[in-house]
Amino acid sequence: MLITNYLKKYWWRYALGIVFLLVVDYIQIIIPRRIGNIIDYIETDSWNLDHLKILVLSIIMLATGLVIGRFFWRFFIIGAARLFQYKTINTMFTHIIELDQNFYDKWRTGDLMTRFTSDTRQLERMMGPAVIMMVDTLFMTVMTVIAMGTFVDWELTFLSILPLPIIAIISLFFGRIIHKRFTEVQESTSDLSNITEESLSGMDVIKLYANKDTMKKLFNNSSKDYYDSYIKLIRIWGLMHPLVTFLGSLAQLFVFFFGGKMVINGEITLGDFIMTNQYVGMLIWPMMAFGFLVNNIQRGRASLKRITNVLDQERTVIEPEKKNFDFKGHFVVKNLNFKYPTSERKILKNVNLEIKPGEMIAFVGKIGSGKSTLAKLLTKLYQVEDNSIFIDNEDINNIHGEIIRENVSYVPQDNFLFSMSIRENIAFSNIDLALKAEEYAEKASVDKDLKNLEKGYETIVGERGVTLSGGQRQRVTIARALAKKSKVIILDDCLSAVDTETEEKIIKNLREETIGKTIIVISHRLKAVKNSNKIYVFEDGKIYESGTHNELLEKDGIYADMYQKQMIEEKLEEE
Ligand SMILES: Nc1ncnc2c1ncn2[C@@H]1O[C@H](COP(=O)(O)OP(=O)(O)OP(=O)(O)O)[C@@H](O)[C@H]1O
Repeated sequence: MLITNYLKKYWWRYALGIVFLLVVDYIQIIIPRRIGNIIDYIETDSWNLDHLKILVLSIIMLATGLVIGRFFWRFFIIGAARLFQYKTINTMFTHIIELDQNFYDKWRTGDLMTRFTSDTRQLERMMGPAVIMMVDTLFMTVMTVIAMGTFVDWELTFLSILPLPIIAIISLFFGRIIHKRFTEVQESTSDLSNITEESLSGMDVIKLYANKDTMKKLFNNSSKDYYDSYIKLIRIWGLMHPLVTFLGSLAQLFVFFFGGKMVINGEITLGDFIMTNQYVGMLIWPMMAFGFLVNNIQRGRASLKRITNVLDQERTVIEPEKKNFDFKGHFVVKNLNFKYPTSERKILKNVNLEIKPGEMIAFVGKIGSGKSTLAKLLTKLYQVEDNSIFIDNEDINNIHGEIIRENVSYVPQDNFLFSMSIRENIAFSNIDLALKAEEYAEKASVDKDLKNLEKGYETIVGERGVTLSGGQRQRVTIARALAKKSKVIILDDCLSAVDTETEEKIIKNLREETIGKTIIVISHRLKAVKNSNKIYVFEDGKIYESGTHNELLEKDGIYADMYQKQMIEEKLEEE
């Protein structure tokens, strides 16, 4: 489908390229004949220099034609293949950027990267070099054999090309092994790049665990695998090339033996003999190309399957038509049950809650009790059953997810920043806000820290945000969420890297700065969220209890227990 659609639009590029390729092939066949003619002409007694000059000039013109023809077939065919690769990469990216969270939960980044790089390159080879090999194999072989037969002698042609099909068989046979070894090289390359990437990103962990030797060993194993797989590939190339050259020379020997005899017997001229020799040399490439062609198509088809697999992935969240929706942010959750599409385990069990516009709500509870899952469902990252979540009295399934996410800023636990300046990171939702970055940073209590950096807001955030401390990174992501100007802000345990006091201060500050906005805070520190309008306590996917801080303390349940423990821990730390 991918290829058919492309060919429907760009077939003319291939048609033009093939015309140039055929012209080049034809000229290649004419040149040996001209050389043969010159030799025969010199051998006659009546030759004159002017005529010789014209003959030589005609060869120069043919050679110029070759140069021009070669430029254009490359331009059209290789250009079309590269364009196909470029379009495929873009089609894949446009497709996956539309996919929902479930796709990213299932697919590994490394695997996707390979499909974007080496698989599309493989496809490019099938759409470019393979097309050329096909034309060459078909036309060059047929045209050269016909030329040899008609210009020289059919019997000599038949005898001289006898060893050549063996080259095709050999290159087909070796092609399979090369394909296998090449795949091994690719796999070991991706393993090596994986371990290099991981070691560099996790260098601080390696150093902190004083684990250099283990890492060195792992790295060495991987680079040794890479080296070994390459050597195996080189070995097979090393065997195949001399064999092909040997068979090519054998064919030329046949020409010397049978052709030489015919020259002595006066059946053909010396020019015919040289012509045949050159033609036989020209047949070696199409024979080799045949093996490469089969190989290339096999690899291309495998890659095409891997790419179509990505393009066949569909959204699991079914979206209605995107209509205007007056989003106020009144959430009602009714008897909500939820399982992730990738698992059979029930994560949320009969959850009921209500969040009114302008309120500050807290989700607290043990690790893995389902707090983040509920927050993600409120932003429609996964599909839920009908009649389980309502926003402003409308079933969430009837509201387009993009409208919800335009109005809700979700700050997740892992604070990913892009490798751009801090200013650009803060203004990520709208670059026009770049000049106001300081304002949002102040609201997120990170302005002072950023001003103290040598390049201030213009500091480029390094790989995975390493130029900033954990707490600074977390607050920059909050500033980024505030710049989005949404009606609801969800802070998903995104302040764990700052101390309790700072977390409390930031949340208090946020509340004052964002009056009228709904704030949902997920936190393990109860002191930081005790001023919430309502606190929901999660336990094993259920809401165990809810209420204000004081109400929950009175209930003397899980919350009261957790709070008392945290207070004791705090006191102990102070002492
Ligand atoms: N994408 C996913 N696919 C399958 N299971 C998942 C996925 N994400 C989370 N889970 C599982 O769902 C359960 C609830 O996870 P969730 O992140 O909602 O907990 P949490 O209360 O926010 O925990 P924490 O306080 O550690 O953030 C966990 O057991 C987790 O393993």
